[in-house]
Formats: sequence, structure tokens, C-alpha cells
Amino acid sequence: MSQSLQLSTSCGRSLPNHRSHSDLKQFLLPGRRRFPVTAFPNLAIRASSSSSSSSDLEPSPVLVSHNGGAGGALAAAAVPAATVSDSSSIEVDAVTEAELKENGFRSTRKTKLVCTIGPATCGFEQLEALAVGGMNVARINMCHGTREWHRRVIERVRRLNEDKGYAVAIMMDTEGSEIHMGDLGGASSVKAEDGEVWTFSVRAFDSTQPERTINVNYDGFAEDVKVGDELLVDGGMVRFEVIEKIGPDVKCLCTDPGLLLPRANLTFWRDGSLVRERNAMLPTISPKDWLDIDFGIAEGVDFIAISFVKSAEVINHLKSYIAARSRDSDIAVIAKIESIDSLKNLEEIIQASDGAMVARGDLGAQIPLEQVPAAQQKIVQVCRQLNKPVIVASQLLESMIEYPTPTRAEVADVSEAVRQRADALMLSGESAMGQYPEKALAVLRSVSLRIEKWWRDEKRHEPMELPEVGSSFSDSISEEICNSAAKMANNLEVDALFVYTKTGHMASLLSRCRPDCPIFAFTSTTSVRRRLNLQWGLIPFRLSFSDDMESNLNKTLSLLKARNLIKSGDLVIAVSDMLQSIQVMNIP
Ligand SMILES: Nc1ncnc2c1ncn2[C@@H]1O[C@H](COP(=O)(O)OP(=O)(O)O)[C@@H](O)[C@H]1O
Ligand SMILES: C=C(OP(=O)(O)O)C(=O)O
Ligand SMILES: [K+]
Ligand SMILES: [Mg+2]
Repeated sequence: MSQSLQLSTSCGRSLPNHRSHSDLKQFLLPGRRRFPVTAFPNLAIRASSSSSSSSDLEPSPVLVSHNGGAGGALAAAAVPAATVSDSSSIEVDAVTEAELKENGFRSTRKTKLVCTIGPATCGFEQLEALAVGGMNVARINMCHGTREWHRRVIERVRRLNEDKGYAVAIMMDTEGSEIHMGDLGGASSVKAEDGEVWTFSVRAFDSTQPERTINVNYDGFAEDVKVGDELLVDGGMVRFEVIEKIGPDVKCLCTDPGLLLPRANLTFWRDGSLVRERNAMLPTISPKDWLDIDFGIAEGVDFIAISFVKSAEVINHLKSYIAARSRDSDIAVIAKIESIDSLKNLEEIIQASDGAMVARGDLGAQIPLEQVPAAQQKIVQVCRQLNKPVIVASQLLESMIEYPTPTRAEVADVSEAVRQRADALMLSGESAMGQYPEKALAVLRSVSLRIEKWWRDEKRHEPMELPEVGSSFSDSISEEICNSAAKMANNLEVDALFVYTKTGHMASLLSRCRPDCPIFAFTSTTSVRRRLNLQWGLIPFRLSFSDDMESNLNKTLSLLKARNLIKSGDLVIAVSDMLQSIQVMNIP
């Protein structure tokens, strides 16, 4: 039998006694651990009935979750999990299960990994290899491929989840209406050499594209550029100077040679500044994007990432559009921060969104490159403060598109994003069309684990202020409970935080505190479970639970025990959004 300690409040009432909080401090001393939770005079203590009868410990047939991330040695553990999930089962995938057992709770990876799916990774086996390697979210970029192609990818990921118990979420990323080049007539890339003259044209070409001619997607292009303007491909990977305009054709001289890739982004600069008057008039969500969004809603994707967001308005509009159309309206909207306007309106955009992406590819084409790191730091910080998940994206391991090992500089860049405690890291070309997608994912995984460990060992608990985000009193109580529970978890060095959450809100509040131990998030719906897979430190489990915390805990403990995921003597702190409470338990 174990004893539990419970501080309970219920919504709508004031906290019964603020004394409890300061009383807690007396035993929240760093360095102490594993003291038996016995007698704390000023706190409500009672014997919990989490002693398990033998029947509680009958092995559960199904245990399916994924926060993902096993090493090669664990790959073999990714055996199919049963797909049946009844009310007496808990779902976690075999990779997470194996990782928790092998590395221990504390060393479970906290930083989440997003992989862009492209020709290199769209097959079922390739997707499975990414899931085994720790992919938490699969991103499809509507800038490339057909809807039919993307539908097949979504279908395969869903099958993988169903057959093998993963909770890989799907993120659909819109094309957006910025200016970009066409398809290069099917070529995978073409080289532009110094001093060559190329034609950028708004004319549509049929099958044969004249040599050194690039199609541009935006009709006003020839009208808008001026002789003398600088034309930058992908933020400066290749550079041209406009030398002549002939109707729909713009003749340009290559001044910085390089590889042109299909549908590469184009910006033009005049007198050292980005020309963006026309871009400002283009809608953030183009007519084609709306069709893609309808497709995403119909397919039930988990996240829709909006490119080139300029203001909160478009996010609010999309959120109401989704709410009106999607059955359970739980598609989260992620704002991609990749333009000057999005930086100007950062707080309001993030506040309106369900998360953000630091889209460094285009951001670096819109602001001077040396300003990108500071912008990244700021975006990550604002997201954390406003309790929204944040993804750091683009060129993290760019050289791994071609080479099997990253550069030292790339490793340092990944480390910095992990050190900033971003929720997730994203692969783009490395996983979409690179030669080493699994190796690139393994690098993200090992660097994340190493930096997270360093952080814990060095006890660098950052001084980041976490302002109150709750808008109601009940929200404030949840927030205080999570802040306190996370602090207790660190001070007591507990093995895991448990959170029982219907919408995922309490789980995100705990994640926001970035505690040292993993957060087991129990939720009853598979869509919430997938969505939580983007957030730092959350290991989402699907479990049916009731409003009775006592029975929820008993059920969870027996299911986890039966799978050897927790053992007698482990210390756990549980919180819940049904009964606002903090419960500390020594597993019996
Ligand atoms: N669905 C797809 N089909 C074909 N190629 C793709 C697909 N998705 C991504 N790619 C390739 O991977 C590269 C990197 O992906 P990403 O960063 O998402 O796009 P972009 O480079 O357009 O910003 C793309 O330039 C493209 O070559
Ligand atoms: C992630 C980005 O967007 P996309 O790949 O769609 O251009 C980016 O620009 O960094
Ligand atoms: K995109
Ligand atoms: Mg972009």
C-alpha cells in the first residue's frame, strides 16, 4: 500500500487555503529524493487505495503510445501492437515502451521531431522506419506533389498508427501565395553559371521549356520588377540582376552562380531593401490553398501550417472556417513565421494560433541572415510564454541531403534549438528528398538527448518568466497546479508526471514548465493523443478514464505495472483537469 498526498480544489471555488502552498516549501528542498511520503502535518494525507489487488495486475493485452525515439538497438522492439482498444486498455507504441525501459524515464527524449515527407520517404516501409526512428509528426508540403500523392501518404501514416500503435500526427503545410519559380520542366535541378543570361517569364510553357528559361508563378512579376533590381533565389542561394524587360519576359544576369531547384522561392530587392508592396496585397491563403485546406479537413489532418502569415486576422478566419466544417474541429492551426510582417505582429499572431513554426528558409530571405538567430530566440520565447508549441525548421542538417554525416556547425545549430527548449525540430529536404533521411533523424534524436541530459545535469533551470496565460479563474487554478506540480517534480526528482486530460490543456501547461521528468499524458481520444505528440516532454497515451481520479490511478498503475513500465518504489506526481489536484505517489 502506498500513501498519497492530495491537494484538491474544484473549479469555481477559491483555493481552500493558501497556506498549503508555503507549507509545501518546507519539503521542496533540492537534492532530496525518495523520502517516503508519510506525514506532513499541514497537508491532507490519506492512505490511497492504489494498493493493487492481484487481479489489477493481470497483464493488459494492449499498450500502445508514442513519443518515439528509439535507437537502432530498439528498432527490433517495434513489433505490431494490437489494434483493439477497449476501455480496459492503454495505448502506447512499442518504440516508446522499449525506450522508456531501456533508457529510463529521465532520459526519454523530450524534444519532438517533425519530418517532411517527400519522394525519399513516402513508402510504407520508409514511413515506418521514420516512426521507429522517432518521427512524431509527418509534414506534407502542398507546395509539391498532387493531392492524390499526399492522400496516399496520409493513408499510409494512418495505417501505420493503426497497425503498430504509433500516434504520428499529420501536418499539412500550405503553399502560400508568395512568388516562386515553376517546375523546371521536370528536372530535379539546373545550374546557373556566373555571367549567364536567364529569362524569367510569366508565360506558361507546354512540355518544352526553352533553355535558360524559368517560369514564374505570379502574373504581376514582369510588371513589378525594374531594371537594376536584384533577384534572389531561395534567399540568395543564386543571385541575378534584372537587365531588360520584354513584355512578359524579364532578362536577368547571373551574378552569384548556384543550383536552381524546382519551385524555389523568389524575392526581389531594390536599393538594398526587399520589394514587398505587391506581396502585401497577395492573400495569405490563396484560392489553391483554400482547396488544399478543404482537402486537409476532409482527410482529418491534425495540424494545418499556414505559410507567410501576416496578421492574426487570417488565423482567426481559418480557425472559424475549420470549426464550421470539420466534424470535431480539432485541427490545430500553426502560424509559420517567415516574413517581416509576421515578425511585426508576432505576439498577436501566436496568441491567435495553436502553435508556430520558425520557418527559417523564407525568413532568411526576407530579413538579413544575421538577424535570423535573434528572431528564432524571440519566437521560441514568445511561444513558451503564451503556451503554444513551437517548431524550429529549415536547414538544420542541410548537408545531410547529400552526405551521411552533418557538419559541426549543423550540430551546433540543432543543439541551440534544443537548448532554447523549442518543442520540436523539423527536417525538410533532408527527409523529403535527401539520401539519408533516417540518419538525419538519428542525428536530431541523439543531439536532442545529449543536450537535454546536459541541461538536467547542469541544473540549468532557466530563469524564464512564465506569465499567467489563463483567462478564467479556473484556468488560473490549472496553471498554478501545473506550475507547482512541475516544480515539485524537479525538487523531489520524481520519475514521471501523470496528467489526465480531456482536451490536452493541462498537459500543455505541464509541458510549458519543461520539467526534468517525462510527462505521461493520458487522454481518451486518439486525435488529442496525436496532437500532444508535437509538445515538449509529453508522452501521450490513449486511455479511457472516468472523473474518479482514484480509480483512474489504480487502473493506470496496474496497466503500466503489468507492462513493466513502472515499478514498485517509483515516485509519480499526478494532476488532472477533471479534479484539480496534485497527488504524489510512491508506487506500491
Ligand atoms: N511532396 C513532394 N514531392 C516532391 N518533392 C518534394 C515534396 N515535398 C518536398 N519535396 C522536395 O523537398 C524539398 C524540401 O522540402 P521543403 O523544405 O518542404 O520545400 P521547399 O524547399 O519548397 O520549401 C523541396 O524543395 C522538394 O524538392
Ligand atoms: C519551412 C519553411 O517553409 P517552406 O518549406 O514551405 O518554404 C521555411 O520557409 O523555412
Ligand atoms: K509550404
Ligand atoms: Mg517557407
